[in-house]
Amino acid sequence: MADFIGAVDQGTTSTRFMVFDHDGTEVARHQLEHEQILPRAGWVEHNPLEIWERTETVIGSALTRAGLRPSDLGAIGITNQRETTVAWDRHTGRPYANAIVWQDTRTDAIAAALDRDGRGDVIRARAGLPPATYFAGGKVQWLLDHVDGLREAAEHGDAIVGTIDTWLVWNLTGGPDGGRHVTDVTNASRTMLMDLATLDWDEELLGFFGIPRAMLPTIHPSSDPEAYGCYRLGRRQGEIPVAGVLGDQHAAMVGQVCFEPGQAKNTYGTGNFVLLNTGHEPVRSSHGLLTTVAYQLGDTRPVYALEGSIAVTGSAVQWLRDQLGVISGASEIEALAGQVEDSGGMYFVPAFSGLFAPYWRSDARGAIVGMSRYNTNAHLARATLEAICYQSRDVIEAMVADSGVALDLLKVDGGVTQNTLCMQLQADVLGTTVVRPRVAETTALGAAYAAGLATGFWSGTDDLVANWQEDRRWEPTWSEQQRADGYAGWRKAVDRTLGWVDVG
Ligand SMILES: Nc1ncnc2c1ncn2[C@@H]1O[C@H](COP(=O)(O)OP(=O)(O)O)[C@@H](O)[C@H]1O
Ligand SMILES: O=P(O)(O)OC[C@H](O)CO
Repeated sequence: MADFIGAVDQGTTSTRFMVFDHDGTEVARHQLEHEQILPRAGWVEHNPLEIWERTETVIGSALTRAGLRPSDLGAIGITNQRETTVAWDRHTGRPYANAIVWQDTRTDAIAAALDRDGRGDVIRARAGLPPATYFAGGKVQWLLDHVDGLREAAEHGDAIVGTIDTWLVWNLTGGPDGGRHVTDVTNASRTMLMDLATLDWDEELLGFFGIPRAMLPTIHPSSDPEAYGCYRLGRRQGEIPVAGVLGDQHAAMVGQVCFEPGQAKNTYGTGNFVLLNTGHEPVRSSHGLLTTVAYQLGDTRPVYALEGSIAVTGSAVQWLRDQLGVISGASEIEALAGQVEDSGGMYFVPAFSGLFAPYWRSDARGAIVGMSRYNTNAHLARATLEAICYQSRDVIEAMVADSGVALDLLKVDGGVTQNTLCMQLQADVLGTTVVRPRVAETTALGAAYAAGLATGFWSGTDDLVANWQEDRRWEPTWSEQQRADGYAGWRKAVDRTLGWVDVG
């Protein structure tokens, strides 16, 4: 048996390939950023061909750097930024347009219309999602409505569509030459098109968006030795089974071994995503959370989760770097924010894509409030880190309200968790212990786990639980009064951002 499992983590900011051994220890990695295309206010696009080219490059270079051959890998898993949507020609592999990224708000009128005539409630009940620009269904409709010839091509069976997992697996497994057109249950649960009970596309939901079923991929478990085919590397290098596919937040949940109902994780990347395992039955939220498939490992029953999705957290740090020039690298924010004791009364609500959970307000836009002449860049840096933590508190409060269970420990992962000041602020803002695992790349690890479970590299989830090790923890230091006052100010700041733009 091969000694290692690989994982592609295709994120919003970058694409990485990582290789893990049986203990879940990283043995190789390579990562490349891709362009964020911002053609108009509210639009965010990626070039699908760039993403595919970067994926092949990072796989090849990670293996070369570590002196590994493709045959050293027993399988690979794919994990991806979710909801981001690509339509392409099945005969040529040519995308019809840039991918519409999950943060893009161009479909606000489509989403608003769904709530005017009752379709929104059907989507809530069946797909577990509130109508929003975030999800893939509206993006497919937008492409069908705006790209010349796409609807006809879809009806003739020439045009196909998918989220980034689908795009990558199709290319990895041969592209126009027999590539598999597939997705997994977790990615499909982010479309507004899948019934959470049947785990299949729902004809009525497809009808709401005018989407021909034939252009959609087939849906499979997240861990499956057959469904996803093999990465074909060329005659002399052979092929590697693609045996696991799951959305990045679901993969992080698997990587954090949140296999028991009541266990939760918070991933801090471009956005933040808190997922709470709710077991084998989907739980409906009455506090603005999503119901989603957490994972389905092989033929076992799916496990569901409640999710609090936050659109802008790490990308607010990027905004300080790229648009304002306040820092020249993301990691510099920690030293800058550390120059001051607090944010000097300043709050920054980075509602650049409206507000996601628990508010779901596409009419919100970003605001910095509470400023006086006293404030400096250091206060802004601190307010940015606090915004990450307060937004996480918003969704965790909703989770506690929905489940009735208090969270006494929060497992964290993702790029921002390298920022120790931010993690201390998170413990203070929540009044909860925050714990980071030894392998911070839990997203890639979770995809590797899904692939390795399918191929027998790991024999079951107990193997994975045994691999999880704590790296560092942060305990709350603020008084209850400080915590309450800080959060009250945040809620006031959020109010100021609502109703800023007219929608639909
Ligand atoms: N030291 C840091 N402090 C704060 N934010 C950081 C730090 N390092 C990286 N980030 C942010 O983390 C994000 C990248 O994290 P990552 O988990 O790779 O995200 P993604 O999977 O969304 O591409 C970027 O938005 C970046 O601004
Ligand atoms: O690319 P990430 O890690 O920020 O994750 C993006 C999410 O999957 C969007 O739903």
